[in-house]
Amino acid sequence: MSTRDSLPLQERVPLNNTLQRASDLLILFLLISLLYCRLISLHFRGFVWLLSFICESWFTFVWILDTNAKWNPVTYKTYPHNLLKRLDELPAVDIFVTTADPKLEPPIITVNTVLSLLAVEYPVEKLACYVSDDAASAATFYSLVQASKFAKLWVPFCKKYDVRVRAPSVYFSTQCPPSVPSALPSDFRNDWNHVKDEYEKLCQRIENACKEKHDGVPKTDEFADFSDVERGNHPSIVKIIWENNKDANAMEDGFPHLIYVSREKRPRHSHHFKAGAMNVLTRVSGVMTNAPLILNVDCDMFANNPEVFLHGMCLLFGFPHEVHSGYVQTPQQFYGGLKDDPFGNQLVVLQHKLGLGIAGLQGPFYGGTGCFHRRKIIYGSPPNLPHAHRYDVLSYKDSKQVFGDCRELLDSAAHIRSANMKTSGKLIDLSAKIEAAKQVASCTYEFNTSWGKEIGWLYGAVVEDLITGLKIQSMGWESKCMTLDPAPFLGIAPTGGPASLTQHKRWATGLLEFLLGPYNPLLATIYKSLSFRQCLTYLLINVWPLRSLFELCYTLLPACSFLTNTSFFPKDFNGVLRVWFVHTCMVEQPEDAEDLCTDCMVVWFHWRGVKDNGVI
Ligand SMILES: O=c1ccn([C@@H]2O[C@H](COP(=O)(O)OP(=O)(O)O[C@H]3O[C@H](CO)[C@@H](O)[C@H](O)[C@H]3O)[C@@H](O)[C@H]2O)c(=O)[nH]1
Ligand SMILES: [Mn+2]
Repeated sequence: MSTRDSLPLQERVPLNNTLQRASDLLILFLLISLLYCRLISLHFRGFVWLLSFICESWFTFVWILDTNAKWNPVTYKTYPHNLLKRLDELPAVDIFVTTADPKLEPPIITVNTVLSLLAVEYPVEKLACYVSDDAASAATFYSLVQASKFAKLWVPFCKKYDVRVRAPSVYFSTQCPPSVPSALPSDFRNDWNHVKDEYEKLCQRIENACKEKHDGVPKTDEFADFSDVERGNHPSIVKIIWENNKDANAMEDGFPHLIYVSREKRPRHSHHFKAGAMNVLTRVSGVMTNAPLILNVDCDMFANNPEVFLHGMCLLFGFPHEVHSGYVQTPQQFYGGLKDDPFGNQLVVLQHKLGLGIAGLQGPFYGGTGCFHRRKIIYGSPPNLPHAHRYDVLSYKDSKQVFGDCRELLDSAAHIRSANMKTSGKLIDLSAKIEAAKQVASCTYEFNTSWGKEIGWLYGAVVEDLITGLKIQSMGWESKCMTLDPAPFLGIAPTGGPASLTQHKRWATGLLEFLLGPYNPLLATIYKSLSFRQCLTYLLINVWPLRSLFELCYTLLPACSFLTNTSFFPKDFNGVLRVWFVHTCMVEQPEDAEDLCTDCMVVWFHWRGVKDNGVI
């Protein structure tokens, strides 16, 4: 999409944080003073003093990382109305939704996410929604089939009445129809009641299907693929639930393609969790629709702002050079959390304080959900094609080693790598692609290829999102943060203590794997194109699990001091000054430091006296 000679799509707005900077610097000065004071009296203090010194050094280090991350906060305004004049230029987007367990992630949640995405404001013929089901669950497939039937009512209803929240569960959570603005046609109330009834029937059917033994799932041919399927041992299942262009009226009134994918699983083959699922989705969509852009969301994150795609395009294409916007990440925001967020699940500091600051550097980390990617970056392209791209010069044989042995995928990848934003424009016959899709979804497809190492979502850490984002930024790409009101996507955060604890433990493990593994941000700065300040922001989150050690140790210090009858704080500020004066005046430390005068003024006189006596 060309941006030359066109109206602006975005505007960078730096936020004024002078006061914040002043207070951060003051705190930093105090921290360094404290460390200095500790250091110069280290040799005549005990173990507790040494521990305090180590902990405070750590806190100062983290404070520096933190201040660096928050130093240049910016937001971006987007102007989607300037895009509307160029609707036919908009690129196609493949949407990926991942789900892994119908018990933990009930299909009705996935269905709401999918419905909200099918109803977004974007040319429908340019969208395809792929749902990856790692549980190969008949109930999930059945729910999606039912949802596609309901979508025939839901999507036109949303567009006709300009519904703002397009996840039906949230929209219908109000008991009675919202007040009818006079501008709306008079049949709104009837339509509302009808659509709500149908949604309730949909919920009922899904609930029946999810009961033990899937009583509600019919035994027809459509579901035959799921009979006798073992969750961790089954062939690839790829099913087209809804093909947009099959219906003659589809273009005006229809909704995007909807495709179900359950990759092959075998007990002895590692499936690499979400990263593995994302790579299968990338390949399956590559052979089917091959859109130049990819949006991925977790199954519990619905599109809360119907214009989210248009805003996303503004940030992807609103810059003079593509290097400024490799991917566009939305902050993870959640609904229905606990009051006052006692477990910190809303990630407020990370999203709203650090997030804005990081947006002013090389750009936000990739957060695993609510992110628009350029497909060519997922295929390993650095910025500034065609000059520097290594895969462009690959022979057919070499590119087979990178992408695997599937002719359709190699052709589609070559099209993407040629930096072509346009899809062919021809109607695609999706059913003709099923065999190739199943082939690239098999569990042996990746053997001896670069998937998970050089291209696609990377393997090797639980936080596949962070290492994949780091790899992209290491190639020199910047990313952009999209904050909108209303929020672009809303998800479900764990509500209780144990669930939060499990999530935090997983993140902590992943962050340490990340720090200690080959994707270390320091290495990326030294050997690749990750900027130094961006590297510090990665380190800030990398060291998050280690912070608990120092914090725990520090909280134990008072008890330790009590038991050993020592003090781990300088007695008072005068004490600090005293040590400081004595040290700066290069007076020899007296045997018993406690004998020194404790009053600041006295220290002053003491210093004057020393000076007058010609010591300095
Ligand atoms: O084998 C798996 C495991 C997970 N998932 C999906 O991955 C997503 C995230 O998994 P979840 O268990 O919900 O992890 P969270 O900790 O909630 O996820 C956050 O942290 C992850 C790891 O950093 C990111 O990938 C996510 O996008 C981010 O929302 C969900 O849609 C799952 O269905 C799979 O598809 N296959
Ligand atoms: Mn989740």
